[in-house]
Amino acid sequence: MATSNYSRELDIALLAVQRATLLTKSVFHSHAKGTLNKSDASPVTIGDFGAQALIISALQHNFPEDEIVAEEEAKDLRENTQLRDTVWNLVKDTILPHEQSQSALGGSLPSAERMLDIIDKGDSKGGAKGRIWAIDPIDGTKGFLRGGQYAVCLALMVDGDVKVGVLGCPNLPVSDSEPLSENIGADATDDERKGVLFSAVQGQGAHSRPMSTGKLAEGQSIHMSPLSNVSDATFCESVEAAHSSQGDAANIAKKLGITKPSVRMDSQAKYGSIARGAGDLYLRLPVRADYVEKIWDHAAGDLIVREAGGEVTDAESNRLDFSHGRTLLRNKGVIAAPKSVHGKVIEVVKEVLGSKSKV
Ligand SMILES: Nc1ncnc2c1ncn2[C@@H]1O[C@H](COP(=O)(O)OS(=O)(=O)O)[C@@H](OP(=O)(O)O)[C@H]1O
Ligand SMILES: [Mg+2]
Ligand SMILES: [Mg+2]
Ligand SMILES: [Mg+2]
Repeated sequence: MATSNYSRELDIALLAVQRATLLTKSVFHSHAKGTLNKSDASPVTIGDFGAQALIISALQHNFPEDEIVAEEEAKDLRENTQLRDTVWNLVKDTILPHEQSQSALGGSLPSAERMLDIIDKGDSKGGAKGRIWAIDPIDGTKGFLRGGQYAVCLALMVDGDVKVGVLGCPNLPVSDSEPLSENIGADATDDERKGVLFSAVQGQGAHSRPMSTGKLAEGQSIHMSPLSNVSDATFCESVEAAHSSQGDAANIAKKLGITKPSVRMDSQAKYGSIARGAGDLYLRLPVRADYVEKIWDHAAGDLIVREAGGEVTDAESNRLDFSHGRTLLRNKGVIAAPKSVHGKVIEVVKEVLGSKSKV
């Protein structure tokens, strides 16, 4: 097969994420978010279901042979027709005003019943062979519900390697040069200076562009900040204490000489922020030994940060390995940092986590 530059995959992924964010933005502003609790007690909303339906429909239209690993399933909607119809009303009303873009995505979905089957097309087991898309229709659902940061995430893996990654962050500033405000993870808005699409293709760098409802805006190159002294770093971490050990992170920061307070925000908006140099480090330190990270929570962000000149590994300095099914079975924790300081950060992470295991 001829080598691909993935330009079509990138365009479709950008348009699909952009369309899905039209839906999530309308739910973000609505009081009725149709929240359910899943079996692991985490929330899912009508926004998550609707965004997943729109993205999968776009992928199936363009790449019918590809497999899809997506976070949500339609079971709850099959059992509750009222909820199904609420999601369907959202999905059928989400139409890109730019006709060419809308038709590039295969137009509208056919029916509520078909929408459920489309949502369930994201049930691939993943793996090390072939073309597999990973979708997180709303990453940071808790942030989405709280009025904080969230991201619509899509990545293409080929033989277990991430080739294309797109993150739609409706509540992050458009401008790459706007410094991270300390309260960026709370009271977020999607007013006119907000809404950014981050993207990367392997070997082609990382880009950002303003989100639009029309044609894709022009992209511009983004880069990690050229940090030479790790003590100057700003680091980003999760809002939920259960997702990353904030005590360990504080210890690591102290040992690195970092005095700036960490910036807490939900979702892969953390990867996007450091990739554009607004913030430097992303630490996600294992809290529960039994929690295995999901591939859709990291695939797009991992490529975007690496293509922006960063390094992303787990806490033991191994690259994130997306070839073991729906989870990152072989990795514990995530450490994303500019190349210049990643080694130093890992050294301190090992010291802090290692001293704990000896207690
Ligand atoms: N226990 C535990 N440990 C680690 N990670 C977990 C855990 N439970 C859930 N999740 C996943 O965290 C995803 C959101 O990550 P964030 O970094 O955005 O966390 S936070 O919302 O800021 O707390 C979140 O993604 P979404 O479900 O898409 O929101 C979950 O997949
Ligand atoms: Mg979830
Ligand atoms: Mg997620
Ligand atoms: Mg999600």
